[in-house]
Amino acid sequence: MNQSKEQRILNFVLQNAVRGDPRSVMETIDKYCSEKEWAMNVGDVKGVILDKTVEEINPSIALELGTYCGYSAVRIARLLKAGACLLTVEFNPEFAAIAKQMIEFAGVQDKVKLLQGPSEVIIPQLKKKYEVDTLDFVFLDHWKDRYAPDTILLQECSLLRKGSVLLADNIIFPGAPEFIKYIRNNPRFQCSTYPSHLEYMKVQDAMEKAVFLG
Ligand SMILES: O=C(NCCCCc1cc2ccncc2s1)c1cc(-c2ccc(F)cc2)cc(O)c1O
Ligand SMILES: [Mg+2]
Repeated sequence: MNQSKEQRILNFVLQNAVRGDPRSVMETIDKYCSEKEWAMNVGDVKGVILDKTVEEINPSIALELGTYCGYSAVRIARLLKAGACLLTVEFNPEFAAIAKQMIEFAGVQDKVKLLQGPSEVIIPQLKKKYEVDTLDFVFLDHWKDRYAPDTILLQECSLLRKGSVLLADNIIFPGAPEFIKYIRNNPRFQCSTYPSHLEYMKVQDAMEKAVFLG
């Protein structure tokens, strides 16, 4: 059975990146996906916005919705302080298996907990099953029509506190119009937009940052 694109990305990393070196893993994925096969990693351009947001917050507990091959999990985890943790949620079992190997190869497995399942099932389990109190940072990069309902679900589950920061990928392309309508008109969030480009393409995209005001 021929390989998936995600398996080819992982193999390229295993053969070309430096084990235990997160930056080498990121650069190798970006090289493959810009030169050989496009893939929906947040990428090197929007990745800088993600880096700056994570460094500004310096989260103790972060949640990522949409792991894919683990590129942004590696990107976030490499910046986390000792004892901090990223919970990353992936719906697709094949992607989750690839991401697990990618995270381990990069050497950040001690900072990352990969949860396989749909966000609407996992989010209500975070407090009791995964011992989460509240989240310092949430990166939304999963189904674009789940951004708004899952932001509401996070609030219903009391997982946000005053100052929790959400960062949403792809609010221009593919777009997340319901999320933008919801979040920008909501007095409980302070929003800002970061114009950028779609990963590996000259297409306009943007990221939205939303600070929960409690
Ligand atoms: O769909 C995208 N990303 C979500 C994948 C859905 C995976 C899921 C994870 C999960 C976890 C928990 N519950 C439910 C779910 S569903 C996505 C797509 C493009 C794109 C851009 C141009 C194109 F021409 C075609 C696609 C670019 C991007 O940066 C993306 O993030
Ligand atoms: Mg994305």
